[in-house]
Amino acid sequence: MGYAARLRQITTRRGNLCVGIDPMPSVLSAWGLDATVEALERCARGIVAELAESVAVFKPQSAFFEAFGSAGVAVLERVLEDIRQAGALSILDVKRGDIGSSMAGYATAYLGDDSPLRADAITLSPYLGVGSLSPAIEQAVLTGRGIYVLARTSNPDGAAIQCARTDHASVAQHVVDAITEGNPRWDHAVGVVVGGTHADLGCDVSTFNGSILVPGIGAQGGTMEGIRDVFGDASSMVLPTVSRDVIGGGRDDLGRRAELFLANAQVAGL
Ligand SMILES: O=C(O)c1cc(=O)[nH]c(=O)n1[C@@H]1O[C@H](COP(=O)(O)O)[C@@H](O)[C@H]1O
Repeated sequence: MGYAARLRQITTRRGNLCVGIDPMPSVLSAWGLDATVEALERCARGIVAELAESVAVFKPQSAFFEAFGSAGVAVLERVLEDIRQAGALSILDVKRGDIGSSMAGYATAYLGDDSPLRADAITLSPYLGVGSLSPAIEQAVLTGRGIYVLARTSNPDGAAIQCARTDHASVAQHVVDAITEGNPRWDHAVGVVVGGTHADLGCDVSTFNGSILVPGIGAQGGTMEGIRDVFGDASSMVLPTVSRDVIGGGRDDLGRRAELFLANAQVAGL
């Protein structure tokens, strides 16, 4: 089964929410933990254990695991395995981008059936050209996995590049259009990342034909209702993702916070 169908199946069953696993020092501290690799493991695997049956998608942020070197990456491998065991989907947030031959290496690392770091989807950056992402896209389609390509990121700094205009459209629009055009060949396995923090997206996603990962909810100021207002008809393609506002209150408050965001997403019609 392809990524688009797998995503639809699990979100239909568990609700439309991705919980980000960003075990940064402030989050570890809220969990009463020090910034050690043992604490990283308790927090990251604790998030999955606590939400294993209620959350459809988890998005581990690779940076916070890499910060501990090989021991942290080994924790990430175990977190990805926990997510598989929970029957949920994983989006590994690595935001990679490189020339084709190196991208093929990343594709093997994150999207290969036998790789210890395999995830159900990964995030990629298109600034070496959308075409440079082909090895990863092909590997994803082949193995029933997915890709999310940055189009309009949630942070204010993104606008200078992503909203810059080329011949007739913004850079973000070029990314959205290139993927819209390719998706029928790619089993609709390629999504885009569009932040939920903007009143004006700077690109039109109304005819986009894949999943739209929307970060920036909660800690960065975005809301579920705001997504519906800004994304309009494309809201049905949105997968909202929240990290700090779900995981940043310690283990005891995890379930309540996740439920709240799940309910808000439902009320907003996402
Ligand atoms: O690709 C992402 O997930 C992403 C794209 C983007 O435009 N903005 C953004 O915040 N993210 C990631 O989403 C997470 C947001 O975390 P919170 O702000 O705590 O919900 C972080 O891991 C970011 O790296």
